[in-house]
Amino acid sequence: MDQAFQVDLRGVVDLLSRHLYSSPRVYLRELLQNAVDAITARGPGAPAEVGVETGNGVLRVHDTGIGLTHDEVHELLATIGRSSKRDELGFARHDFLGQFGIGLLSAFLVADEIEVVTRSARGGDAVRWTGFADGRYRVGPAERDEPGTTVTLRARPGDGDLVAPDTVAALARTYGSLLPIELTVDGVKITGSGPPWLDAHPDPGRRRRALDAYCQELYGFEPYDVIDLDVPEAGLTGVAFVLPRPVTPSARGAHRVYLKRMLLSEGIEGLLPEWAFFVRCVVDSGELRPTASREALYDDELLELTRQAIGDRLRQWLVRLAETDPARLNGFLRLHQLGVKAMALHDDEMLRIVDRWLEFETSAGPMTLHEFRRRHPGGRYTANVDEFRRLSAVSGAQGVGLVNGGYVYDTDIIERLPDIDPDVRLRRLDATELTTHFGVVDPAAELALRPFLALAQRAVDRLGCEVVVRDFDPASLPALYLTSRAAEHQTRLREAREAADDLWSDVLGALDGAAAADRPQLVLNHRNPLTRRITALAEEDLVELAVQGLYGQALLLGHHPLRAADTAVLNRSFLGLLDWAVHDPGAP
Ligand SMILES: Nc1ncnc2c1ncn2[C@@H]1O[C@H](COP(=O)(O)OP(=O)(O)OP(=O)(O)O)[C@@H](O)[C@H]1O
Repeated sequence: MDQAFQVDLRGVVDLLSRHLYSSPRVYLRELLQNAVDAITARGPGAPAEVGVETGNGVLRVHDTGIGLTHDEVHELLATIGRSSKRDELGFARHDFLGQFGIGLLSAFLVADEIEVVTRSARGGDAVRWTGFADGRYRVGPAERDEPGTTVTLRARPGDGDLVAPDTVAALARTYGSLLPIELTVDGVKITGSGPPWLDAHPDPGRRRRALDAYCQELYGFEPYDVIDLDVPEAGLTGVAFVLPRPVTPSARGAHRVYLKRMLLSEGIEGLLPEWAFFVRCVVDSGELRPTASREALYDDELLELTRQAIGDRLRQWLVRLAETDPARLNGFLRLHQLGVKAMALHDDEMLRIVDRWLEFETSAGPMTLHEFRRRHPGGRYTANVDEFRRLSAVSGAQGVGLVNGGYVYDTDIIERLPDIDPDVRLRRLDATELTTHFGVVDPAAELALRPFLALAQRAVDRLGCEVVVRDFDPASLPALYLTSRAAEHQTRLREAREAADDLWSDVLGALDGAAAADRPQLVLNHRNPLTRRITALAEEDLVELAVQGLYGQALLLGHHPLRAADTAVLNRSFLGLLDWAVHDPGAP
């Protein structure tokens, strides 16, 4: 035979009242919600007033709602989990805020006793129901002329603050100021004309000023722009305020969500796509569902659809701005470029905006990728900032346009450009390919340079690089240190081999075949007067020191990492050259 669960009432009351909610302040929200639902249930045309009274540690909530009959009191108030707001199949009835049949228990967060005096609009006598936190209740007759309900709580000693007049007024304002009924606290009206974004205004300018003021009041900033939101499937309307300051894209955006005009929470996550971190939203929805604690949205298909629809709306706003108000768009991009770039990684529309509107650092000055591609169809990009700094002048001078892809997302964005423009030919720069653009020295001069080159090669041989002489701009640059990606790979291989045991070093050694061809290059600039004087020096010692000096300087200028051997050579050449500079001609 099947048996029914036994329920320990104290445990359930404790669980539902104390542990479901993160703060006892929600008790007022639950009471307001029941009052509003009772008014909804009474139907249109009936009085729609909720009055809250405070004083002496007692809180009263009066409503002009449908009230309860004697039988309903037993069935609804005294049965945990029973709600009049669900249909026969257990689905939440559409018009109501509540649905779970537990909200009233939250009154036990502040009181040990809840008293409900109610008279049903459908007839019958008034009834008094008193519930206790230990799970008992009592029902008896009461005096009440008008249909409706009054709930009375006497604050538990120590919890008086929660029902103090100022606290109650503030809570009522927080949760209930947009409600479509008349709500007063101690006679002072709390509700106004509903959501400010639905208010009528004589012209768009005045509407904008009113919404700016609303944003200022809610969030303390003046929005860069205000975007209207409307998702009919979710019965959602609202506004997105564009932040006037940059924020980190990873900062979780929390939004203010009202459900059927009652505040759900000021910190709702998951309402927007992750990339939309540059707005704060205030919305009201008639269809999205809360979790039982009413502190989050239920993550269902409707929420997913809403998220997408809001995302589309924000994207449209950006695209429109690009078409109609480029100056404003630029202002926006200056503030939020990181987020926009993050969006561009998986959104073609955003990629187009980045391509057309965001300026990148290039060898020909700041310009958009779109402009850069027009000017340098066969341009190159670097994947890190140092490489760009090191090579942009040289590369630009050779007519090879270079764009800096070294900042966050930039390389990924550049590599994704073919998705929106199949003709894109930007390739990653391999530094040594630059030498193919450098002029070679004329044959006679080259022949004359041979002895110098042999000496120079010997001076840096141990450092693993190869010396060449070329003729290139800018002439002010005496020497350039170039590593190809293959050379960087070889360097890492060599380091690994030095650190590995015999077996592995043999294996790695076999991979090291192409070493000579892939060595980094020290390119001396024959166009530079100093370099040219060095190539003509007669003293072998001095040539060695000078070439090592050029080597060190090229490393430093290019922000290349310095190995211990490099630092040693740099010191040696500096001191050696100093010695030459100050040596005493009279000394032996
Ligand atoms: N002020 C009121 N006027 C009329 N009926 C009320 C009132 N307050 C509560 N009730 C009745 O008591 C039932 C239980 O209320 P309770 O607040 O526990 O749950 P709920 O509002 O149905 O759902 P939720 O847990 O989601 O708030 C309600 O469904 C309603 O029928």
